[in-house]
Amino acid sequence: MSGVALIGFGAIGRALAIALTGDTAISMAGVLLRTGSDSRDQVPGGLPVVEDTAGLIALAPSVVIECAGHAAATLHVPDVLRAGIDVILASSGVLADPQAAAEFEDAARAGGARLILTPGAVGGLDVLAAARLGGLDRVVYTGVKPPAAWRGTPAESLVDLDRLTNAHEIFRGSARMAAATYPKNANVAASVALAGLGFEATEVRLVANPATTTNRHRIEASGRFGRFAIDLDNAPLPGNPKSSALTALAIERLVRTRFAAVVV
Ligand SMILES: NC(=O)C1=CN([C@@H]2O[C@H](COP(=O)(O)OP(=O)(O)OC[C@H]3O[C@@H](n4cnc5c(N)ncnc54)[C@H](OP(=O)(O)O)[C@@H]3O)[C@@H](O)[C@H]2O)C=CC1
Ligand SMILES: O=C([O-])CC(=O)C(=O)O
Repeated sequence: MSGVALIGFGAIGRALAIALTGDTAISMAGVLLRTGSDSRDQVPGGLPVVEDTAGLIALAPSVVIECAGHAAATLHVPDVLRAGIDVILASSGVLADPQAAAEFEDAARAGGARLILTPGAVGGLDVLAAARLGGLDRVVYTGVKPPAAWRGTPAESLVDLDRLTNAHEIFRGSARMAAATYPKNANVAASVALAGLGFEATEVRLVANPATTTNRHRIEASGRFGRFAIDLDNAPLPGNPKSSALTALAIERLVRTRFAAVVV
């Protein structure tokens, strides 16, 4: 099997296709889109488009990249894993649902495949995961985005996003609740939880701030290892203010790493 297949062809999928096309070591196998998808016109001619999981598996990719959202991940990822194909999962927040998490893990074991989480829009998950082994006391994740990034989310019923003049906290709670309430904005919170203290104990703050044009992420952690804090100030992707360009780059790096002789 060779090649990379995508589930979804939105802001992240398009950035990945541009980055990976033309690389002689990596081939694009195709894209899964739902029937009647608005994204279909964006797919370059010659790249196969399929509409169901069986079609995706029939493309025989070496790895599938999910970049479509929680519903698409739930629908397609378990069967892809059961077919023995590794999956890079962008929508990590889907794992906040214990039933989904168990199904994804069972499917990976059954298929002898790996479910790989991208660091996505953040860094420092390696530090967090290592620190966890020695014992973590506290992990706090804060996500700050411009008002436009919170459109189409429950934040709209909390605050008038068009008239916001000051930073406004739109969520404070567990990573589990953040991932479920903001499925297109809080995948990072889920990844931080999975690397560190888990979905209940990981504290999350989400903020709409009209003074920022970037997507800002801060992870603070303390424990027996000591303490660390990491701040990222991410450019958003053209086409989706919710998603950071770094997310596509982090996935691209994972793909390149799979085919590289030396891994850093
Ligand atoms: N881990 C992380 O750090 C991050 C994770 N993410 C995750 O990545 C996902 C994708 O981000 P982004 O590319 O910016 O989002 P976009 O909204 O730009 O694109 C989503 C793509 O997925 C397709 N899609 C949506 N639902 C389905 C479905 N049920 N079946 C098949 N295809 C579907 C859309 O097609 P259509 O035209 O049919 O709607 C579109 O092509 C986000 O939803 C989020 O879950 C995002 C940023 C950071
Ligand atoms: O891309 C980002 O900045 C973060 C994001 O959308 C998410 O975590 O779902």
